Amino acid sequence: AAAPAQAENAKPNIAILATGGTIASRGADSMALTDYGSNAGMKHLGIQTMIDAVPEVKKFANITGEQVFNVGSSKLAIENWLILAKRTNELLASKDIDGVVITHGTDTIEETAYFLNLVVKSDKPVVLVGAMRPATGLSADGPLNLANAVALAASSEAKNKGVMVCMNDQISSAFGVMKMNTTNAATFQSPNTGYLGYMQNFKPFFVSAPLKKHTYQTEFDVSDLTTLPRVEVNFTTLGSDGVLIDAAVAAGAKGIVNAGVGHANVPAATLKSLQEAQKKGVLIVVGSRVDSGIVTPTTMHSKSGFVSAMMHNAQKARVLLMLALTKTNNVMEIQRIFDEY
Ligand SMILES: NC(=O)C[C@H](N)C(=O)O
Repeated sequence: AAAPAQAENAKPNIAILATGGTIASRGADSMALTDYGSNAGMKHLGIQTMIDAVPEVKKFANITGEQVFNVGSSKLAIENWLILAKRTNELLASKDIDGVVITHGTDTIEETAYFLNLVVKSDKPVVLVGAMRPATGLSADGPLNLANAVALAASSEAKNKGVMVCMNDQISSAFGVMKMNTTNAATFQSPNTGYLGYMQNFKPFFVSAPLKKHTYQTEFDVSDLTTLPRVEVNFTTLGSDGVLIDAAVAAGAKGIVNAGVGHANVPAATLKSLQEAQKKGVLIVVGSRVDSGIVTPTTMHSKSGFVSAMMHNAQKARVLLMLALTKTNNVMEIQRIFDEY
């Protein structure tokens, strides 16, 4: 009996933290591909059921499963992030854990991945995974995605790559990844960076590695926090004004990310509201509603004391600004943070 026991021990130990999402969802029948989960009044699957449905994961690792939450990712809140980050850090600090897989709804997976990418204090693999079709749907993508995510987290090559999203045989960085299609299984793309790599036969084939600071390299620490500073996003359109910016300031926002048009351009009325907010001490980050490209500082940005979003889309700029505001209110310091992360 000694030999098999040793072989078991030789496998890495991977903890799966389950938070809900389509990967844990059921529909009324196999053809329910958009009406499922809590929207259809169906209860989510628990983590043990998900693991039992994919016994292949045990080929790559010794698995433990924990149900942290069980909701669609549109229902998650900042408090959920803090709980998830603390638990992930606790697990990774243990010599008995080699990596963490987090099952998550895809709607906000890019935000959670980027948040964890900035606050996890370890070089061990952290892989987020979801599904675009419910577990009951024809060609459900959850089981293969879960097996690939565990195989990736169990791989020594996945170390020191920052937090990753692994779905549809593609490995994405938390920094680059964006949901680009409402329903398609190939929804995750990284228009600015491309993929980190690909999964084939349950092995990672990396083609690049992140150069932006991540995980143990960052200056952010949420271990003692119970909330984050409020940051709102304003979406700019032709002829829009600053009414939602004024409302955000009135609601107590400490920061505003403005998703401008093109290279962060805004209507005159929006600019006025942003400048007024800035005078009241609200930190303004100017980004774009466009999915790819860089917003670099312009004369208007610097004159107004705005921070340029650089390569961050509006939702990721919000994550970074919330964390930046836990450290400083200084515009130059926050611009440095937007350059480095
Ligand atoms: N595909 C998904 O996971 C979508 C789901 N509504 C979510 O929890 O984000």
